Amino acid sequence: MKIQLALDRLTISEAIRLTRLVESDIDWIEVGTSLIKEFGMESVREMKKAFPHKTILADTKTMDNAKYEAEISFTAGADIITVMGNAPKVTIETCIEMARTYQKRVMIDLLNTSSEQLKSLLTIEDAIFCLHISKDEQELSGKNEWKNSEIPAAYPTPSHTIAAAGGITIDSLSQLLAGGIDIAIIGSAITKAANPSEAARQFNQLAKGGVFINE
Ligand SMILES: O=C(CO)[C@H](O)[C@H](O)COP(=O)(O)O
Repeated sequence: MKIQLALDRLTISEAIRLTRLVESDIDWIEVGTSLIKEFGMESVREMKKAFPHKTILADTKTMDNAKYEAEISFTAGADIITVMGNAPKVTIETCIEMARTYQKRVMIDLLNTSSEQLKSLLTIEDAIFCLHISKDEQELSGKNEWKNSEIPAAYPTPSHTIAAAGGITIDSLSQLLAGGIDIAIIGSAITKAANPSEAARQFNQLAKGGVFINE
């Protein structure tokens, strides 16, 4: 399982400093939607410049204007962009076409995506599908558990790459690992930890098949 570090509600320099602390224990770096909204594509450019060998995901959460958003993200250095699963089909297809042109990838965020919409997206074999418990659901609606029953139910097919995001902890990571999730997107549990390097080490150890023992 890969670990994607989600960087949100930070300045660009804080994001770079934090990532340096955990770099060896994470696989992909997510430039969070909040960084993109606050600092624009400069945040993507700066992260790619600081970590040229890492995969950079720009969490654009594209809903419209796909060609424009994909183009500015890929030229800024993003290796992956995100599009919402409940966006118009033409928007999702345009993101996929742009990614193929730039030889990059697309993650489809399944937040609020109906099973019918999901079904219609299953033909896109090269996309990454992301199960998502949103920040507002976590903080305002008290939904912060990854229920076993929801994981397989939302699965496209075993051939698709599946990510999960939203309030992931060491406990839920074991559950997601057992559920066959390929990419765990972890934000606060690392970025807000008292010791981010230690937190990232524990997540990575578990994700790579080791057993985490809380000593
Ligand atoms: O997409 C996001 C917010 O919309 C974040 O990437 C996701 O929620 C992960 O962060 P956290 O672990 O803090 O929930």
